[in-house]
Amino acid sequence: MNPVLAELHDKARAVLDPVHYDFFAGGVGDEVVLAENEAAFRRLALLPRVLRGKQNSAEFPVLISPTAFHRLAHPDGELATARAAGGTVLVSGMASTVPIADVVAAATGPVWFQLYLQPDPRVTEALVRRAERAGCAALVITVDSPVFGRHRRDIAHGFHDLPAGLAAENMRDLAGVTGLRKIEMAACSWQDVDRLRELTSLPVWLKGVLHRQDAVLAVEHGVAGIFVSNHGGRQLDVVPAALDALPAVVHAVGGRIPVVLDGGVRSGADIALAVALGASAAGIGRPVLWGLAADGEAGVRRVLDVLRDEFQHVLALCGGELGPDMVVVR
Ligand SMILES: Cc1cc2nc3c(=O)[nH]c(=O)nc-3n(C[C@H](O)[C@H](O)[C@H](O)COP(=O)(O)O)c2cc1C
Ligand SMILES: O=C(O)C(=O)c1ccccc1
Repeated sequence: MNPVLAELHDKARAVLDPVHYDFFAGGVGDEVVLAENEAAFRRLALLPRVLRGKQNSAEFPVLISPTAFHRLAHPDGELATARAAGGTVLVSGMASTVPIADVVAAATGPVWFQLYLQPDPRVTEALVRRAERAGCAALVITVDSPVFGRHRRDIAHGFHDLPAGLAAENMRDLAGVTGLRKIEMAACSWQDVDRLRELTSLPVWLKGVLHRQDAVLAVEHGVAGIFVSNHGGRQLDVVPAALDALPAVVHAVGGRIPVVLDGGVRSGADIALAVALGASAAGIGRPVLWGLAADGEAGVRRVLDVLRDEFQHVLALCGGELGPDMVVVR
């Protein structure tokens, strides 16, 4: 691993309450998928193209995937993450410990709002209005969580909701919301996606698609883009590594909408592999949390700087291009 990212992870583990470290680090079940997400990148190699001349690319196809409860990592929480994001898209979570309006105000680049469709549709609508008013540029519905994953580390620690003093601030003062320390999830349908699309003029993305047929349905339902994601190995522990699910989804989508990949992305080379296999960008989850816990805004900035620098270096060594014909199994 890049020594800067390794150092930030180790520092995060050292400074965090072990209960909170395990909440961030852990996965579901035996954590097979958690490990596979990273291992999948190690099984692939890139065949670079040569003699392509000098390639200048400022491209950085990365976004920050939504993760819950940043104030568990650092007192500045999502404000620090937003300041560090720069021009990188920040997908801010519904389970944020800072209200979305404050996150957007702290950000200098685009902020998207991730939400779980709520059991009470009035709560969903109120959240959408909050995101719109705050100035979010897109909505991301997470669809891989009809029920919560069972995280053994959290169960072992008895960690089930936020400690006193922290709250899921986006839920504050919404009619129908009973508690601010837990997030509700619901089993939803394509009809709910259609309804949400009618409710807002913001682009609606889906996060947590793995089956190619669901990718086709997403296109048919007018979705703006999808995240191929297994929630960082936190939902179902028998799914493929996110990277391994990517090619079939990309093929089914056929370029009609963008496809983002998240899960296990830890280096510039990982970003390059995802892009070569057809992702329009790679989403970063835990490394951002490690940077945040280790050094707040500056730590998140370092994570993004390292990944940008590595990606651009890999791209230059690949002749400035990436495509599926450049990916082979080791
Ligand atoms: C601590 C933690 C909290 C998360 N919370 C959310 C969330 O609230 N909503 C969501 O859609 N995904 C959530 N995710 C999943 C991430 O968006 C992303 O899919 C995953 O972390 C990517 O994998 P990576 O951590 O290996 O980069 C969470 C992940 C972690 C590790
Ligand atoms: O832990 C998670 O993966 C997650 O998605 C989540 C969502 C809401 C509240 C806390 C965690």
